[in-house]
Amino acid sequence: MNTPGTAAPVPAVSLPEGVTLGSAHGVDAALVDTPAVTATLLLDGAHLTSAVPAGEQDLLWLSPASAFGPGEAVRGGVPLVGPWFGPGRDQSQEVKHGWLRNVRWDLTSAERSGDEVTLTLTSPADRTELSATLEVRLGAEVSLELTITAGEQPLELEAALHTYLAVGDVRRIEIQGLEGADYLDNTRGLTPDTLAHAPLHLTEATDRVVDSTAEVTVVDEAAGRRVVSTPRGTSRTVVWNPWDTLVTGMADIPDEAWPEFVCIEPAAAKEGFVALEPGASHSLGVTYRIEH
Ligand SMILES: O=P(O)(O)OC[C@H]1O[C@H](O)[C@H](O)[C@@H](O)[C@@H]1O
Repeated sequence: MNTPGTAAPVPAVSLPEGVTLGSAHGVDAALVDTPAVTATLLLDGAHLTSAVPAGEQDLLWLSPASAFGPGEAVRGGVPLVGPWFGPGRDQSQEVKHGWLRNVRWDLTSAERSGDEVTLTLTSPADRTELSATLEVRLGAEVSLELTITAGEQPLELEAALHTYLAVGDVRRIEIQGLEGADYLDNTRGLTPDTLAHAPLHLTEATDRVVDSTAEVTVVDEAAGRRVVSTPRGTSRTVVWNPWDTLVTGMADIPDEAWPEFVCIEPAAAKEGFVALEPGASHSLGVTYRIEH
C-alpha cells in the first residue's frame, strides 16, 4: 500500500498507452494524456478534477483552495454525490451529500479505443449497503456513468454528478433547456416554484433542484463556447452557484472565484429518488460536449 502523495500507486490493472497512475494535488490519481484529451481522476472519491479535450479549455473548474486527501470533499471537478443528496430526504444525515465522494475507490480497468480512454472504478468492498461503479469515458466528449447496486437491504437512492463546469463569467452565461420546469428553491427552504419560459440567467445565489431530465446547454459567451450536458437515468437537475453572498461562508472557495463556475448537476434527488430492491441496480450518467 502506498501512502497517498508519497509514491505512485502500483497499478492493479494493465494500463494502455496514454494512461498512468501517479500523483495530482498530492494524492493518487489516474492521469490521461492522449491526442484527444488530457484528464486527471483522483482515486479518493473517484473524482474527475480536470478534463481538457484537445484544443479546448478545461471543461471543469477546480477550486485553488480545495482540500485533498483521504476523507476530504474536493471542491470542483465532478464530486460523486450519494447515496443521499444534501442532508437526505428526511434531512437527518450528518454527512452532507453521502459518502461516495469521501472514500477511496479502486481503478479496476483502463481501456483505450483510438484516442478515447475509458476508466472504470469501484467503491470499496467494506461498504456493504451498496456497491458502486463509475465509468468515465474521456475523449473529444466526456462521459460519466455511475451505477449503484443495493446490498442486502432495499435502498432509497439519491445520487448526483455534482459537476462544476468552468465558465468565463457565471453572471453572463445563459442556461438553456430548463424553461418552464418546476423546482425546489433551496435558498428559500425548498419552496416550490416554476422557472420562466425563457432561458435562465443567474443573478444571485442559486440552489435549485429542478424537475427536469432535459439536455442542458450552457451558453458561455465570455469563454466563447457552449457546453452541452446530456443526462441519462436522472430525475432532476440541480443548478447551484453561491454568488458573492454565500461564498464568504465557504473556506474552500476564494471569495473572488465564484464567477468562474456553475454547477449543473444531473441527479436523482428529493422525490426523484430511486427505490432499489436488494441486489437491484440503477445507472445515472451524463455526456458533455463542447461546441463553438
Ligand atoms: O458544499 P457541498 O457539500 O459540496 O455542497 C455544495 C452544494 O451542493 C448542491 O448544489 C446543493 O444543492 C447545495 O445546497 C450545496 O450547497
